[in-house]
Amino acid sequence: MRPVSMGLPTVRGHVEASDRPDTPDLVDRFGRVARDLRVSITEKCSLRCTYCMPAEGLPVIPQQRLLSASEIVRLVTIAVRDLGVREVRFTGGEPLMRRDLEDIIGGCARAVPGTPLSMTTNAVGLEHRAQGLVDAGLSRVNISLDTVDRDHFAELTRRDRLPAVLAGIRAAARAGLTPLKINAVLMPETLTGAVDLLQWCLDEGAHLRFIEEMPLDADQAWDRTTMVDAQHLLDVLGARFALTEAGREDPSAPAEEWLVDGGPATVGIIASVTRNFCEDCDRTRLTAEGTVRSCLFSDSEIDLRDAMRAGASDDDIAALWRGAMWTKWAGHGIDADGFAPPQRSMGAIGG
Ligand SMILES: Nc1nc2c(ncn2[C@@H]2O[C@H](COP(=O)(O)OP(=O)(O)OP(=O)(O)O)[C@@H](O)[C@H]2O)c(=O)[nH]1
Ligand SMILES: C[S@@+](CC[C@H](N)C(=O)[O-])C[C@H]1O[C@@H](n2cnc3c(N)ncnc32)[C@H](O)[C@@H]1O
Ligand code: SF4
Ligand code: SF4
Repeated sequence: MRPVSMGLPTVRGHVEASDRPDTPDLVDRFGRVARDLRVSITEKCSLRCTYCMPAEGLPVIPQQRLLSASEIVRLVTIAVRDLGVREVRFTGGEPLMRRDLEDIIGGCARAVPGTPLSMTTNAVGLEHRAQGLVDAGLSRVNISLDTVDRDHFAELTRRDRLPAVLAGIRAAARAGLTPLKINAVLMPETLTGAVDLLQWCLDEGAHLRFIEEMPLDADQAWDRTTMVDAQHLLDVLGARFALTEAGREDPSAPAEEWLVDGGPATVGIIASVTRNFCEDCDRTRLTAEGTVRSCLFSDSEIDLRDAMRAGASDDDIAALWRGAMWTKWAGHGIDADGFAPPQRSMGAIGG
């Protein structure tokens, strides 16, 4: 098993900062512009999905090393006002584990009015917070759900919390957090329940996307040779539903859509490994400790938290962020010779 490191990864290689064009936006060397900010706000989680977390959870980040609500609001403000970011996603770990989530959302909604604020969540506890989060300014949620079979759910997440998740999904729909997207990670075990899960989502009016598993699990059990790919899923779903290719919502959207039984409902497939979308990537990330991470797979991070705490101005922070994104890699390189998974697992990066 790979040791779980929460420390700051090292910088690999050298990139000339002087080659960067003089633009306020978050451009990189491959002509991409990051407009979609994903902010991890905690490493804690109520579940222990086998494809993400170790059974014992991630090492706890001491409170003083986590970004505070006001620091998050400040960084989101800089991203939107000065760096061209157009939408903000809160993630983790599990964002609902933060008691001040409503303050974070509310603060951002006031600071950057009109910017869509969404959350990726496992929905445990959402039943009681969905309306409050909408009132604070949350626009949308994506919810992780790999199976609607309770025993299988308990096995996959190492927690018997399926009823809480389903209650959370329904509360989100009632609170108007739509379109409601459901994320399911593809594994040999989830293929068995894929038809039932899709039928459940169709019945509930939720939009299901299946995701190819990436080598970002803390246990480092991911294996390219046994990974379930998009084509395998299409074969399984195709035996029960008529699927017609419908393309992507926009070029940088990770999911390719398929009409189910002629539509209008669709099912999405995020083929992060076999049909990756790195060429059109528009993402920039902040970890819960306030480092900029330009790519899920790049261990090179730039620390904004300590800069802020040392008195850096908004302009200084913006310059550090631009520099971090300029060094972004072309893509994840999973299929390249010598590929090594990053030091942080998905829950520690912010998926
Ligand atoms: N390769 C890659 N995969 C990502 C990235 N961000 C998210 N994913 C994968 O895509 C899945 C869905 O991510 P979500 O957080 O629901 O967000 P999204 O699908 O990008 O967002 P919307 O469709 O705009 O709601 C995650 O579970 C990850 O497996 C990324 O930057 N790179
Ligand atoms: C890390 S979680 C954080 C947010 C929240 N706890 C949740 O589960 O939605 C974000 C997303 O990452 C996905 N994810 C986690 N590990 C993954 C892996 N190894 N490969 C692909 N997606 C993964 C999850 O399915 C989820 O949709
Ligand atoms: S995928 Fe989300 S819910 Fe599952 S362990 Fe990772 S952070 Fe927690
Ligand atoms: S792997 Fe990196 S470059 Fe590819 S889509 Fe994800 S964040 Fe973007």
